[in-house]
Formats: sequence, structure tokens, C-alpha cells
Amino acid sequence: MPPLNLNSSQPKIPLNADLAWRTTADRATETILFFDFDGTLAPVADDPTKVQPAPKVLAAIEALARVVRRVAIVSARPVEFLRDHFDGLPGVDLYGLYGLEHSHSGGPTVTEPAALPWVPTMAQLADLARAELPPGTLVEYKRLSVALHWRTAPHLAATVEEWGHAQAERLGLRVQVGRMVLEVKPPVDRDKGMVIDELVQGTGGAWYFGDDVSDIKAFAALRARAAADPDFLGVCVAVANPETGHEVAEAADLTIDSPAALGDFLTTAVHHLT
Ligand SMILES: O=P(O)(O)OC[C@H]1O[C@H](O[C@H]2O[C@H](CO)[C@@H](O)[C@H](O)[C@H]2O)[C@H](O)[C@@H](O)[C@@H]1O
Repeated sequence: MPPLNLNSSQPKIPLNADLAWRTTADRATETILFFDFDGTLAPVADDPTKVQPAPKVLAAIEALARVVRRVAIVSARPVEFLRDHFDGLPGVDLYGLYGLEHSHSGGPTVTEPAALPWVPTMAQLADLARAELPPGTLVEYKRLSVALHWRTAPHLAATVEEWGHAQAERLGLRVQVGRMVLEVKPPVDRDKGMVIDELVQGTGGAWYFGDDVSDIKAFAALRARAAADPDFLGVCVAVANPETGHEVAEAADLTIDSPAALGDFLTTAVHHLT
């Protein structure tokens, strides 16, 4: 089991992941487990429509959801995409599009009302991106966001980023950088940190697993909760990757090598908690 640094700013105090799971076991019904999706639960692929959770991940999440207070997937993907993988798993809530959408326990998708007027703008932006950006750019339309990918054409990074920033400025939208992607989204105050901040109120602990820069805000929300309540156990776990891995690991207590290794890590957690 790798060493773990809990609830500490730099320099970190090395603790142990086994100890953190044992502590979690004592307060399992007060604990929420949060997971980012791409690059965390699912290995990265060139085609965003072709990704699948890593082996062991779904079985472990299903088992963990039976013993903890909640499991929540907190992703930049739409809820409808997440349903394809997590529907039917009781006790799993889905937060999509950085929290602009959510669904509790398989219930209907609820969209942040302030974002809805931006649907036509985002659809037009996706059409424009397909027309204007060079071949090799992958345009992913997500109803309330447009992701502009260059994973299969890395030489286009600067062109795509410049175009995305210019369109965001022209239309009064916001941008979110990610792993070989620039996302353009509505000017609505909602991010992963805000989702976590709301959900951890009144809980005894939470773990957050993430790989991308947007997940650092979620880590910060756990740190803030822990700072406000010394009894709260907050554990921030990074999943390594060549693009954002260093920055995310710097903000985390513990780094896991890959989504596949996370499957093993969570399987071990099941043994601690059941
Ligand atoms: O919040 P997340 O669940 O981590 O979503 C972040 C982005 O994930 C997807 O893009 C990333 O994964 C793709 C599939 O492996 C990969 O091709 C791409 O390079 C990555 O950036 C998703 O397609 C995006 O919409 C999300 O913003």
C-alpha cells in the first residue's frame, strides 16, 4: 500500500492508506466517496465515445456504495453518458457537466436552471467549431458545453486553444482546460469544488479521486471542510497521467498509478469496509 499524506499542506506528513481506510470503516455511514470519470475510473482513449471503466472498478464501487453514505461520480461528461455505465448501481449519484446536471440514485436528470438558456448557443458553437477548426480536431457537443479535443492531432493544440478562447470571449462564455482538450461552457458559477463543498456538509469524511486540473477544486473543497472540522477525514487521491499528473499529484495526499491500479485499490478498500 502506498504512503499517504492526510489533511496536510506542504510539507506533508506521511501516513498510510490502510490506516485511512480503517478510519473510514469506523465512520462509513457518514462518508462519501467521490470519483471523477475520465482518466480516473476509465483509462483515456483517443475516441471519447469508446471509453470503459477499468477492470474491477464497477464491482468495487457497487460494493462500496452498499456500506458508505453515498458514492458520487463528479464529471465533465453529461449525466446521460454516465448513466450508461452506472445506472442500476444503487446508492450512486451522478453529477455531470461540472455539476450543471445531476441525478440521484437513478432518478431524473436535473439541470441547473441558469444554464438552460445557453443550450442554443452551445449547439451553434459546436456547428461553428466543426466548420472552422482544422481536420483532426474532435468536437464533442455536450448540450451545455463544447469540448474541443486535439489528442489525435497534438500539433493543433495552439490553434484550437486560440479559437476556443476567442469564441468564449465573443459569446461571453467560460473555458476549462483539460487533458488535450479545451472546453467552452456557459458563464454559470458551478464547478466540481462547489459540488463537493455542498455535499460534504454534515458528513464525517470523504475521499475524492481525480486526475485532471478541474479535480483540484474538489480537493480544495475537502481541504476546506477538514480545516473547518478537525474530526472530518478528507482524503484526496490523484491518478497519474503524463499531461496533468504532476499538478494534480502535488495537490493530493496519495497518487495511484492508473485507472487499472485504482480498481485494485478500491477492491482492497472493499475488504477494509465490509
Ligand atoms: O471530468 P471528467 O470525467 O474527467 O471528464 C473530463 C473530460 O473527459 C473526456 O476527455 C478526456 O478523455 C477522453 C477519453 O479518454 C480523451 O480522448 C480526451 O483527450 C480527454 O480530455 C471527455 O471527452 C471530455 O468531455 C471531458 O471534459
